Amino acid sequence: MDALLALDQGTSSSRALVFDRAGRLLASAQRELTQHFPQPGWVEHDAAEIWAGQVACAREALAQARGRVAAIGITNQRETTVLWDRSTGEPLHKALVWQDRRTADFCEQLKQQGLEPRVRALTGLVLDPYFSATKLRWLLDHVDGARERAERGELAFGTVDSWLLWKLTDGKVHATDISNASRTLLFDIHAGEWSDELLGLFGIPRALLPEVRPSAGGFGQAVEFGVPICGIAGDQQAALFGQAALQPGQAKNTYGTGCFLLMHTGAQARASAHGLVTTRTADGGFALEGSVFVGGAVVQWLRDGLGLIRSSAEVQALAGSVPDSGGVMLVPAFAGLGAPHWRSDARGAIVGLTRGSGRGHIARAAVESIAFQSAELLQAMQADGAALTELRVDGGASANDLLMQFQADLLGLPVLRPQITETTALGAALLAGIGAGLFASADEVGTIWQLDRAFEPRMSRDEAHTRMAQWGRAVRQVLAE
Ligand SMILES: Nc1ncnc2c1ncn2[C@@H]1O[C@H](COP(=O)(O)OP(=O)(O)O)[C@@H](O)[C@H]1O
Ligand SMILES: O=P(O)(O)OC[C@H](O)CO
Repeated sequence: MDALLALDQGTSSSRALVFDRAGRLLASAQRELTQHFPQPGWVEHDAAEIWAGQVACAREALAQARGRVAAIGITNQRETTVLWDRSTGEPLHKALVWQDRRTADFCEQLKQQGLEPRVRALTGLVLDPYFSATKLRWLLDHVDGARERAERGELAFGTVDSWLLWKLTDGKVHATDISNASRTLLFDIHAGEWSDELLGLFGIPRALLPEVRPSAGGFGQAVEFGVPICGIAGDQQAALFGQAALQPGQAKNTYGTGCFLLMHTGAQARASAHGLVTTRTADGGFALEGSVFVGGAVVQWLRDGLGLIRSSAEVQALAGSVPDSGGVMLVPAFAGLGAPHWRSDARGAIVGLTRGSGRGHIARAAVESIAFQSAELLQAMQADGAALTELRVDGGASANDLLMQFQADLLGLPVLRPQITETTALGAALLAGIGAGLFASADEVGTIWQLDRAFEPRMSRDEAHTRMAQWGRAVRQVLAE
């Protein structure tokens, strides 16, 4: 059987999924990943735990599938920065997660020096701690001896895809793909190569860097499984691919830990004048992207921080226990605000509380905050001239019907949820299928996409504008702090 194994290493968990070539799910396994918060605004993962959890999932899913797997595709939380020793394969420090804000001051200094326009022109990104370059610099500056060892070629840098690839190939392959490279702030997205100018600007020795390859193609052999790795993409670009959003103007939003709205812009890079970034897609094209740092994670906070619910799925019933949020607005700027505001200093707030506000209102405000933030991204895309007619959705929180309906209401657009909401993993599996030569071209992906449910807008546009204006006021309060 020509099955495909996707390794989906996300922020909250690691997953392994086996699909057949028609995109049907045959087996899956999952492990939660420990989140480390050593200081306010700092977020770390243990790279050894990432590897151990991911390989355990792969073994479990392969045992369930009991079939022959033709190829492996890797997809991953992007930007998260791992530094390891090439001879021992040991990480030198915990991985600095994309949500980590410790390099905010350094980014600010670079902005003060007027460097942002040049960085933006080369990378399509903004100077924000979100991206890898300043995290890698922090590691080189704070781990004893790291910079000297890096210059001697003893260390390797990678985003999580490179780290997993290195481990899977027993240290034989140090590579990444173009979609992950384009999230580092070190990659010239137009030339399609690492930029010496940016390496100089951030003080990063070239000897640390992985080789950049196309997203579908050969990445070496996974030694333990005896299977070739034939696809790699950052999780949001993999989701865009798995949603078969391959034509200019097609867009998807993924509701995971964060929310990531990407619109394909074809073979042309388009720059945003409204706070979005430009990034490379898995099919070698370009996309406009808006990234929200806290999406589904606000529901995790209701669960773990407030103890309002016992599982994420329970939020729908609690939020649905009230007709609306009763004027309560929750701005989950727990890790600053990403697009379109880019304010790493912002912190969260709940506003509009009255004596009548209860658990239901707070839960509803939390769920609505996910849709409000996503709607701001879509507004930014529209302001940049995009004419969207529908939005494809996926990710853990897209299971929430109340959220999806509210999203359609705010946007005034149909929200289309596919039958497979594990679109990220599906995208990685399909890329591996293309890389392994099982599919002739990316066009075959379009035939696999199947609709589960379309959420049509029900709210009047007046009401939607009023709600967006209320949200805008709450955000301004947070930004004014
Ligand atoms: N029914 C739900 N309603 C809202 N949020 C949910 C629901 N189910 C899961 N989530 C949230 O979705 C996120 C998990 O989605 P997932 O796609 O697995 O994330 P990731 O890829 O970032 O690890 C968690 O933050 C969780 O709180
Ligand atoms: O792990 P996710 O699904 O929240 O995705 C993380 C993003 O890739 C960060 O840019």
